[in-house]
Amino acid sequence: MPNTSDSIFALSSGTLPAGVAVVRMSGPKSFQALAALTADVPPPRQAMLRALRGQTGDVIDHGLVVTFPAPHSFTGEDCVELHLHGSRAVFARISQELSLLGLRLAEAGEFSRRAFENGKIDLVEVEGLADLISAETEMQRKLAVEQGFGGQSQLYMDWARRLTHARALIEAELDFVDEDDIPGSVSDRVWADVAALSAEMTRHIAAAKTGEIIRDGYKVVIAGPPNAGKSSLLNALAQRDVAIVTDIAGTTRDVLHVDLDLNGFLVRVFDTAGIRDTDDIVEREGVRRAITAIDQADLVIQLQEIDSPPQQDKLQGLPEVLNVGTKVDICGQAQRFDLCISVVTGEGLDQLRGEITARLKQHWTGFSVPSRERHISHLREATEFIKEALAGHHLDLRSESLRAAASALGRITGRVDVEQLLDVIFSQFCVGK
Ligand SMILES: Nc1nc2c(ncn2[C@@H]2O[C@H](COP(=O)(O)OP(=O)(O)OP(=O)(O)O)[C@@H](O)[C@H]2O)c(=O)[nH]1
Ligand SMILES: [K+]
Ligand SMILES: [Mg+2]
Repeated sequence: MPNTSDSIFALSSGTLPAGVAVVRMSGPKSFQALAALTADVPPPRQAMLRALRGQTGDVIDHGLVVTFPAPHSFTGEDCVELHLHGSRAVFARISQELSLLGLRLAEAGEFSRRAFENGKIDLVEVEGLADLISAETEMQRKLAVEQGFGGQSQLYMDWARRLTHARALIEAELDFVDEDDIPGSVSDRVWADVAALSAEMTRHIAAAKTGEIIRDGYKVVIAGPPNAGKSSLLNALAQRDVAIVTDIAGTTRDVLHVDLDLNGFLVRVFDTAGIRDTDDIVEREGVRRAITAIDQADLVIQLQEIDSPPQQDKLQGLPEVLNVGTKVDICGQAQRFDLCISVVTGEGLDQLRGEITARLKQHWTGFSVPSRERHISHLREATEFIKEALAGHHLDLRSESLRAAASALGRITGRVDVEQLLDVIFSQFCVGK
């Protein structure tokens, strides 16, 4: 682990050259370094235009400087931002000067790590911010905002609090079992609430598919016999020449994919080899890969040339299949397909995009969903402990299971200290008064 008492700096904006480069500093030497560069430390959170000079007195650049005194900064430490002209030479020279002033280049994620360690953000927020920075679609951005600014953390904290509250009531019953003023029926109410919470958590875990679709994309596989027009469709959807198209059956062998943005959703479309029996070793490997891709799909677009004889439905039993007839420009419409398309005239393509979006939205449960495997595994752990608590016989063991469940939830944000919560809750109700 890097030394956290060091003062650090980094280029926080994108690749150089650029119009503006933002250099961020954090740590006890930040203000000193700013004073050395500009002979000034301006008031907090106000952008000031300053000349920045090196130790030899020459002007390196003119730029805006902003100070964020601890604890009111991203990391919770003294922070400074320098908004400089975005050239490699300016950044190289500023780096050199900052090193001379006793700062070092930050390691990957070090600013966020300090923010976490200083209690400015929790783990879910750290992950959400990373997702926000890498978001490419509108839905990825929205999910990241939900996670990155405390919405999701609040949900998990509330659940941990409810479990701990239940436990506090049960402990009270254990401690004051001889006293008359703790009625035994309190525990019925407590367990009913725990059961309701368990159902809520189970629904939440079941919505993980939404998170997966937003983050990793909705996986659509184009399948069908050779020459059905699979690669032509991939190219039409991508609006560029991604896959080789010829009139030779068995052209495609590798699985190719393109990423589309449909209504703000990431949709990953795969083109596959036409499925048929063949002696060609290369094509046979292509068919094997096609079958693997189909197995992993969220939606299979099963293509068939409209004029070809109806196929035995080999894709039965798959999660979702859309039957699409191709080459409607030369064949004409046919009833037996969900829809018919032509990549020559573009007929049916908008309808197909709409249908993909509609199928995707069937999985849609909103943005309050677990978005990472890490969260899901802690959530599962928590629900297992709750089940134990609900099924148990000895009150003290059941209470212990509730504690373990709340701790598992606490590990998602990395913040909830269950014992501390218990103190807070106990201080709120006055047993035996
Ligand atoms: N008229 C017409 N021809 C099409 C259409 N779609 C594809 N074709 C033609 O059909 C032939 C096969 O197209 P591909 O896209 O290579 O078919 P494929 O399903 O990828 O074939 P394999 O990779 O060999 O399995 C090519 O000659 C295409 O130009 C269409 O909508 N209309
Ligand atoms: K072909
Ligand atoms: Mg092909």
